[in-house]
Amino acid sequence: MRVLGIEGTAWAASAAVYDESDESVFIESDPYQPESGGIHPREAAEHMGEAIPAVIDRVLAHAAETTDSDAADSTDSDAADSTDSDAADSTDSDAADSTDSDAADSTDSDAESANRYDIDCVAFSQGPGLGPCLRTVGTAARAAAQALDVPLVGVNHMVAHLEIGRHESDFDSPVCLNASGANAHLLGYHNGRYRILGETMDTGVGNALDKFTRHIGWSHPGGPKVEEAAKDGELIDLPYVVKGMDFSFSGIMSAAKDAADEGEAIEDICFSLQEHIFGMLTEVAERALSLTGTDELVLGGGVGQNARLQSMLETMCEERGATFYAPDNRFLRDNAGMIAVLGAKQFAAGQTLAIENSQVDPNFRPDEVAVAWRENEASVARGHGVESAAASPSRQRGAEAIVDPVGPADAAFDLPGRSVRKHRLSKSYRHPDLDATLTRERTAAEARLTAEARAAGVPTPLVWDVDRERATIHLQHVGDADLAERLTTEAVATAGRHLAAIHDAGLVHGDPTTRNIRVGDRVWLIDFGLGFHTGHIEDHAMDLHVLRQSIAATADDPDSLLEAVIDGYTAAGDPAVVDRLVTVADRGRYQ
Ligand SMILES: C[C@@H](O)[C@H](NC(=O)OP(=O)(O)OC[C@H]1O[C@@H](n2cnc3c(N)ncnc32)[C@H](O)[C@@H]1O)C(=O)O
Ligand SMILES: [Fe+2]
Repeated sequence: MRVLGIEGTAWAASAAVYDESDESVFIESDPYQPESGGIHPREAAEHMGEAIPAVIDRVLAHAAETTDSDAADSTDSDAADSTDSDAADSTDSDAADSTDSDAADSTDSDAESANRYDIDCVAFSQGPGLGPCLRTVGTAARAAAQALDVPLVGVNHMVAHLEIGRHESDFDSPVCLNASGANAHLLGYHNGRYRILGETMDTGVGNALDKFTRHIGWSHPGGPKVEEAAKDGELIDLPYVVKGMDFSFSGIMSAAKDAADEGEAIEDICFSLQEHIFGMLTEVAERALSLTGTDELVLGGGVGQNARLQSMLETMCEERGATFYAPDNRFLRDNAGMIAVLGAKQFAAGQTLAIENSQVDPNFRPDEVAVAWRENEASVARGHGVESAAASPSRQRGAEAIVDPVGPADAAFDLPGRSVRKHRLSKSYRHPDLDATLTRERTAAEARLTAEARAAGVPTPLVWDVDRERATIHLQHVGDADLAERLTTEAVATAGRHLAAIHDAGLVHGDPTTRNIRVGDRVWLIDFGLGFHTGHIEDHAMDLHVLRQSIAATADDPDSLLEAVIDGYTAAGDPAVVDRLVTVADRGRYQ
């Protein structure tokens, strides 16, 4: 099977031919480079209108050259001819026109053109992306499909960023970290969909870097320039914000701009941006591996080309015995090869589009896609429960810490019931100074907030001892299992009620996933390391969002559980927090 792929969601006008028989992917791209500032949607769309027909012609010329001789017979009027002239045409002429006129031209032309290139379908980026760009590219794709007389396949750009890594790595069911321009999220396959395990609560990771470089007067795209400048930098202090598996870049970006305005060395800011932002992405990726029990991670998206990000992810995976795969750079940045490869899978699964249903969607979310090409496959959470702190008294390793049971002989004095010693691991993927600060702060926060939450009436473990130097806490052992393994409406409603109680007392948990809640004769909140004091409705809503998201990401039938969380919360808490939840949940969605 051969697929013509077309990409043009923002900056890359790109076409590709993927040949399934030899797995070859031939890509031609023509990037849009803004004269000043960031990407201007209208200018970018004009670029698409000019460049897309030309890159299509170039890959079709290649397709014609590599067609089997039988099929090539029908190719007297060689493809290269038409390529040259089309390319020339479209360059002179005006953007929008060239798309239309090419469409018209090629529709009239030879019906057997499909055989000439041996193309079976045309796959295009249907969204998300910039509306004007998507529309231009959609028109070009429809025209090409009609000219070649083959079906059209609509591809979600984000799912394509993920699938190219899975395809190349041959991983079974990995967690995917997508680090691209307009987005940043963790995805895992579960029951016919890609679920969003965590995501940015504000801007995409590439856009965040690009905004900073724009602020200091550097041309677009800024990401590669940050990487270059970072080579000579040293660590300065910037905000580091993760909330469960979600994260936020707005605080760190304004701090970086302020630092530049105050005359801080640019290379130090660039270095520190990388250390903080990529540290955050690596931390949440590790948390997602831990939560799902998966041992495969793939990287996708343009920021994925960054060597420091790749090395952090590689180190993190190595340390926990997981395998990491990053595709070649040509497949990480926006490119039509990934669109063609996923297009082939969708085509084989029967996912073609009638022209009248092929409109583009600038807000197309990855979890809206029916993943028909993986219908009978294992969910990402196949090793579920592997790492849980089960009832049996043995060493448990979580994303962040090792928890050891403490025998009576180890305890300084006789304690009522069982206890555990929790040791926060130092993370060698992180800059040592940043790592030391985070470890110290989290150990202190955990000890303090665990006690404060109990004072607010919520079951939490008693804290027997804290050793800040060694980042170790000696705690009461609580519960029989993690909530992740006993997801009942009753238990999650109680968890919702507990969150309401701590919020009422002026603190948030910061990471209330189903692995940080223990169940037994009661429902206990544990691991307050990311907690802090706050009276903001926004922060309270975020806590509730993290709990609901961790349920939604792993439960087979999450709806009633999600409702129960809200019921529990409403029974004890501020209804304004529940109202705010909608805004918080939508925050990370494509801006
Ligand atoms: C919706 C779609 O249009 C969008 N795609 C996109 O933004 O292009 P992509 O190729 O995935 O990523 C581009 C981003 O990747 C950053 N980037 C490229 N090379 C980089 C590097 N070496 N280090 C850091 N960032 C880098 C650029 O600065 C830019 O922000 C997306 O996937 O979100
Ligand atoms: Fe992208």
